[in-house]
Formats: sequence, C-alpha cells, structure tokens
Amino acid sequence: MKVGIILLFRYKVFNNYVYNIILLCFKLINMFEITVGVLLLTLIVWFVLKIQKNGKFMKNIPASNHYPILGIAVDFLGNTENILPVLQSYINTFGPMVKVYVRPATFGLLATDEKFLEHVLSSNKLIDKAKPYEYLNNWLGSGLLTSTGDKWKMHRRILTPSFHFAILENFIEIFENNGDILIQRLEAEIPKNSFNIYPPINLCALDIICESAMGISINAQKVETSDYVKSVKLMSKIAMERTILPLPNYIYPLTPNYYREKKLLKIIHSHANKVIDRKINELKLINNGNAGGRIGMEADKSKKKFAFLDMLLNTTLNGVPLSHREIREEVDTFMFAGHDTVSAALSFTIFEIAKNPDVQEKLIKEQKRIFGDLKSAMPKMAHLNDMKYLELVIFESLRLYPPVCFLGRQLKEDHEWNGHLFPKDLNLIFLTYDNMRNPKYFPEPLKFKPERFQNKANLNPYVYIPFSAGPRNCIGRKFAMLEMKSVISKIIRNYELHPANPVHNLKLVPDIVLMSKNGVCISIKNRKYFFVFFYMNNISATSSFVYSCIF
Ligand code: HEM
Repeated sequence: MKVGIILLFRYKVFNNYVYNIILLCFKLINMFEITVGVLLLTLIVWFVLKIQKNGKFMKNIPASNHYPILGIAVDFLGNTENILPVLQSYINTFGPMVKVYVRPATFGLLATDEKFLEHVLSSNKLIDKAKPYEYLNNWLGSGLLTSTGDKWKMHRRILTPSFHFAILENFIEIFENNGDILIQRLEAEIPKNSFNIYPPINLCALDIICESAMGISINAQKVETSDYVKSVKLMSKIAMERTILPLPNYIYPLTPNYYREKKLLKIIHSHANKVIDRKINELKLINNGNAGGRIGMEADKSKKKFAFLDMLLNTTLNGVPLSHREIREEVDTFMFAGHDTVSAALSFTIFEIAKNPDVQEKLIKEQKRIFGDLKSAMPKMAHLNDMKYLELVIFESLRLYPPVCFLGRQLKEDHEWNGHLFPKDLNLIFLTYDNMRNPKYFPEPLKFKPERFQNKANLNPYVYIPFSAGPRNCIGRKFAMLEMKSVISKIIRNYELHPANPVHNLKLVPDIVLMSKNGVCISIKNRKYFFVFFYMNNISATSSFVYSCIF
C-alpha cells in the first residue's frame, strides 16, 4: 500500500503536502502498533509472574470454578440475588476455605473456618477492610466503617463513649416516642391481609437514629420524605453490583451506575449536611444560653459524655476541630449503619414472630409479667433488660437473617496461619451468614428456635457473630439491642402478628445490608388484653448468659 502511495505521488496525483501528511499517518500507525505490542508483552509478563507468585501461596486451599477474564463474576449473572446461594455452594462443594478468582490472576479467599475467623477478627493488626468497601468511599468517605490505621483508632476512641450506658439510657424515651408514632401508622394496615412492614419500620429507625445519635428530629414518619431512604437503598445496590462485577475503576465512569451514584450522593450528602447545620445552629443557641439541656447530652460537660454528633462537634485533635468533611463522613456512616441494619433486623424478627404463634405467646406472657395489662406502658432500662425471652428471639432472628452477611478484610503484608501462606493484598471474605446456618452448631438451622440460645454449648463466639467480633465489632450493638427491644415490645403489646395471606416467602438479597427483594409481608390485628401474670425465671437465667457472651 505504501508503495502504491509513493507511485501516486511520482505521477503527481498527490502534492508534497498531502504526501507528508500520509507519511505522518504511517509513522503514527507504526508507533501505535509498537505501543500496543509493548503493552501486550508487559501484560503477558505481569500475568505469568503473578501466576508464578500466586503458586507460592495457599497451595493446599481448593479453588472454585472460574471463567477466563471474568473469574467468578459469571456465576452471579449480574444479579445480587445470586450472591448468597453461589457463595454457599462454593463452601458446600470445596470446604470452609476456598480460593475464588475475582479477576484475571487475582484471587480472594472465601472463608467460614471459625478458627481462621477468630484469628483474623481478634487481631489488632488485621483491621484493614477488603477492597469492595472502596465502593462505599464516595458515600461514606473514611468514616468509622471504612477507615483504617491511626484514623480509625482515633475515631473509635473518640466515639466509643457516645454509646455509653448513661447516654443509651437517655435514648429510651426517643425509642419509645417514635415507636408510638409507628404504632399509630400501623393502624391503617389492620384491614389488610398482607402488607410490607419494612417501609414503616425503616422510617421509624431513621427517625430514631437522627433524634438520638444526631440529636435532630427529622420526623420522617410524619412527613414521609423518603428520598434519603430510597437513595440509601439504591446506593447500597450499586455498591453490591460493583462488588460482583469488579470492573476497573477507570471503566466505572463509562457505566450508567456512575451517573446514578452522583445523583444519589447529592441527596444523601445534602441530608447529612442539613443535620449537621441544624445541630451547629442549635449548639450556638445553647452556648448563648438561649436553650435548655437536650436529651443525648449530659448536662455536666466535664463528664464528657456527649451523644454522637455533639461528641464530633466538640472534639479537637491537637487543638484542631474535626473538619466539616470528617464530620459529614461519620454522620453518613452512622446514619446508614444505624438505621438500615436495625430496620432489617426488626422486620425479619417481626416476620418470624408472626409465623411462630408459640413464640409470640411466650413473648406476650413475658410482656404481661413485666407490664401487667398496660399496652401503653413506657419502659425504662430495667424493663428492657428484663425482656429475656425477647432477647432470645432477637438473637435467633439475627442468626437466620444477619443484616450484615459477610465481613471483609485485606492483608497488608504476606501472612502465615496454620501452615498456609497468604499473600499481601489478599482480600478475605467471611460468609458469616453461612456460619450461623451451620447445622454443626445450630441443629435444624432453618427452624426458628429462640430456645437454642439457652444452650450455652452451642455458642462459639466466632460462629455466632451478627455484630462481628474483636476490635472492629459493631460500635452500635447495645444501642441496636435496646432499640429493637423497645420497638418490638411496643408492637406486640398493641398488635397480634399473623402471617400474610397469601403466604409470603422472603427473597433474600444482601444489598450490603440483607433485604427481602419482595418486602417483608405480614398481617396484624388489634391485640385484646387479658390480665394474666406469668413468671419465666428459667429463661431469664440462661439468656443473661448469652447476652454476656455477646456483649
Ligand atoms: C441489628 C443491628 C446491627 C447489626 C446487625 C450490626 C452489625 C455490624 C457488623 C457485622 C459490623 C462489622 C462490619 C464490618 O466489619 O464490615 C458493624 C460495624 C459497625 N456498626 Fe453496626 N450493626 C447494627 C447496628 C448498628 C447501629 C445501631 C449503629 C450506630 C448507631 C452501628 C454502627 C456501626 C459502625 C459505625 C460500625 C463500624 C465499626 C468499626 O469498624 O469500628 N451499627 N455493625
């Protein structure tokens, strides 16, 4: 072709100018070919070296089936509904530790081995979160859930006192008041044979986290502006979709999810900013002596027991207050972690109570023992602590439907354990959902049996870990337990819970937090009360043991 062009030039078909342009094009094409060649060669060398290096590690650990380039992503078929069954099938087929190929020449380790879980989760060194947590970065930044190293340590130390017993005790009134609004809203559902309990509970949990931890009432249950709630759901879904199809970050901006995420983040961040601004204004008023004390903040400043957002706004590190961005990242983190997990746990627990009349009957006897016939009693901390059977019911629900189904860590250096050598950068995925359904520890694992928690022999602290374990366990676990007890106690004192008609089967999807794709449907009737007192002393004693094991 080149010769043809030279001949055309000779016979004056082209002038000099055109000839130079054509030659330049050829040079560019040559350069492009060389560059592509070099890149391909580098890729092949990288691939071979990586495979050789990988060969050193995890030699005796079986690998799941995988496909070229896409790895195990093909098994998920792009649908988050397939995540749990697919991962469980790997564990069932290959055992409690499985190598899973996530990208060409890059594998992760899927594990349910409780000894390995204990080794990693109890470590003060292995605290870095796995790569997929990065997909939350645009949303949660480096808040407590996603951060690591010194920043995480510092923030965990600052925030731990805001979940102190004395602070939580003040929150009970908030749980109760918002529970009352929920009870009123549920009245409209009485005539229905089936309704989804998740949305009203979700709004109630959002009101509770905003009013307690943030100290700001947003009245989500009354005004029903659920843009924030909807955006959180979609953001979680997007992050999970990115996890099962891990495209390189530079390709992400070419996908529709990138643009969806941008819109959602605007809504979510502006919600967090509004909460912070309102709080700052309120603090200014208080400092000017124009407002009284608030729930969630101890009157005596010297005791330094502030609720969460007061704590963040009052904190200085080396004399410098936290930046607005740092505060917003923590507000986003706690708002999400504090309402979505609890909404899931509450809905699934209520679903199971509705399905199991014997469990409901025992719960009611316990409520009557504590409150007599008082539907509208306002529980105090002592009452909530006394709800031992309800505690067992919540434990059992968290076992079957753990709002957080897996935990992830990344190794920052090569690591040896039990004769296995694990490479630096390896992502570890712990499928705790499967641990808590393991028949070895929980016979008849799919049955809802709260009494199983009376038997302490069943409780390996690294098998039953709905709130994780070790230094990175859930900071809000006591808050969550109290909130759930308060809300469930109120619901069952006011309503009889029944299964939906037609029967509703959950479709579980781990969109970061476990959800049911088709809702959590039940039906309710007004509860008719009879004056009966009942004592359940034996249940009280054993469940105290379970409680002390977990907390
Ligand atoms: C039933 C309710 C809840 C469940 C099942 C739950 C579960 C968990 C789990 C499993 C983790 C570890 C996550 C990981 O390692 O990736 C975690 C961490 C966390 N949770 Fe919860 N949680 C609940 C409620 C709450 C509440 C109410 C709050 C706040 C008020 C909260 C705030 C957090 C935070 C900030 C972290 C990160 C802690 C750290 O890394 O230091 N959670 N939670």
